Amino acid sequence: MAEIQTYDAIVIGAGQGGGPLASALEQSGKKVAMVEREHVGGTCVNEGCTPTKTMVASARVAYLARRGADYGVSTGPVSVDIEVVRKRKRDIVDSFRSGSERRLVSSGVDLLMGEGEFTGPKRLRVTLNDGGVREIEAETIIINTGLRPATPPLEGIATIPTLNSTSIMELDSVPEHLLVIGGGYIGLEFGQMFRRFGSQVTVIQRGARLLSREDKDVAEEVAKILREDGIEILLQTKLKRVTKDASGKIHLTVETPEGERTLVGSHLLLASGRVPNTDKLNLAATDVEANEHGLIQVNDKLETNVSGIYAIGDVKGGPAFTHISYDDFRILRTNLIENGNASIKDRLLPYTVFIDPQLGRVGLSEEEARKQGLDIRVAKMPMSYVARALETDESRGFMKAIVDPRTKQILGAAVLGLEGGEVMAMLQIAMMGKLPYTALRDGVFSHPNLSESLNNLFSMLDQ
Ligand SMILES: Cc1cc2nc3c(=O)[nH]c(=O)nc-3n(C[C@H](O)[C@H](O)[C@H](O)COP(=O)(O)OP(=O)(O)OC[C@H]3O[C@@H](n4cnc5c(N)ncnc54)[C@H](O)[C@@H]3O)c2cc1C
Ligand SMILES: NC(=O)c1ccc[n+]([C@@H]2O[C@H](COP(=O)([O-])OP(=O)(O)OC[C@H]3O[C@@H](n4cnc5c(N)ncnc54)[C@H](O)[C@@H]3O)[C@@H](O)[C@H]2O)c1
Repeated sequence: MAEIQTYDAIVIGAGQGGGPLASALEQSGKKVAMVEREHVGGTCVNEGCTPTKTMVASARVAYLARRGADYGVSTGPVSVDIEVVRKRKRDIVDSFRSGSERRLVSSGVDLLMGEGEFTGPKRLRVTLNDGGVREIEAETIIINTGLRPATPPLEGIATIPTLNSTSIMELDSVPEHLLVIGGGYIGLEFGQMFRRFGSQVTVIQRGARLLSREDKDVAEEVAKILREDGIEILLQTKLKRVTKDASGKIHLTVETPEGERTLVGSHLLLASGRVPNTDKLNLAATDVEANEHGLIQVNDKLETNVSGIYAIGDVKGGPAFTHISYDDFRILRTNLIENGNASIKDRLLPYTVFIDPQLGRVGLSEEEARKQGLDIRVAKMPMSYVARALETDESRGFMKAIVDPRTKQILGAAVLGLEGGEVMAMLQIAMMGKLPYTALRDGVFSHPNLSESLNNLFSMLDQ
């Protein structure tokens, strides 16, 4: 057996929270090991946000190029070279990844590239990628191992080639007809992207609406926009079986509200959710509790049921976003290094779905507020009332904000429209500063920026 090395802290997984936390702990004078089995930067940098948003940018250029004539600009036939799109994506990912790695190593953290598994309550075995094994232990252990794509139960799925959110970005040709299982963030971002690259696209969603956590009017407007873009959307549709014919075509049989249908496609993207990377951790060697899905259970201070073992980022369940994992880092930095008392309780949750137009969301949805029995008023306005959106001829969608009529505080917002994520952030900043909505209704914003649309949005409440 290898000799056991003792550290002050071990971080398993170099994700969005784990990397900065390992560096901060090391810089505070602790001896820290980081265990990472694949690449520094985790999902966001390597397979998530960075590559997808890079490719979304290429798709948007294709969209605008095709719409050139609407603006009086002649472009000629538009074609997409997916190998160039992919190279641009690879280059940006490489530069972000090497930056993350540089920051980690230069902080003095001991980076062990290999897979970690518990062998005792505070002890791990690391099977190194380049051969060999290390035995390590620490009083403080942080689990930041993230999620990976799930495979939905479907008869025949093991017999056909499938794509997931990682492999679809490595294709060297544009699919003729992409079948997408799942109408969540991943299914919609890729569905619209590949439609713009030139694929025929069908999205199959089990539930009655796309983006199941969003309000009905938001989900319906998203579906309308995507259908306008030529994407077929099947709601309330159950998967039955999948087969492949001699020419390699995929035959996916589904049960729609109108009856059984067999969809024929060239590629199948699985975007029906993600599962936690806890299966290889051998949690049984510790007393750390995971739920029935394998998500690690933590309290408001991100500590598991075992004192000194924490879980941050996606692996603890709840909202799975980079900025949440990064904020988990800030909470542990405060509590473990600065002797503070930070908690995730009442943390504001913003996010953006990078379809085009973007959907920016923050705080309570209208349906959540009504479910909680809150007394609310809803300000809602189509993007076609927004001068900037009309001038740029991108006026699809709407914005709405939920307010408390008594305190005049903004409780939440959904902005489905041009730069929806950025407009949402203006509302978020008002919420953070506890500004009443009347301050935005009456504020002087420069014309004709998107910000001035907040005057009109909140004026809706005067009618
Ligand atoms: C296609 C896609 C697009 C996305 N787009 C966005 C977006 O636009 N905005 C946004 O906010 N979020 C987005 N997300 C979500 C975002 O990527 C995650 O929420 C974010 O990466 C948080 O991850 P994390 O810190 O929990 O861990 P991760 O970044 O997932 O990192 C976990 C790390 O742990 C390592 N690991 C796992 N098990 C072990 C083990 N046993 N031993 C050693 N190492 C291990 C993994 O290799 C990985 O590097 C996207 C996700 C996907 C898949
Ligand atoms: N822009 C962003 O911030 C962004 C982008 C991509 C991913 N992410 C993160 O990654 C997470 C995972 O994304 P995701 O899209 O895989 O998951 P998701 O849970 O958001 O969506 C999965 C969808 O698939 C549907 N589904 C599940 N099983 C199905 C089946 N058998 N048949 C048909 N439909 C089925 C679900 O109803 C759901 O709508 C997200 O929750 C998000 O936090 C964020």
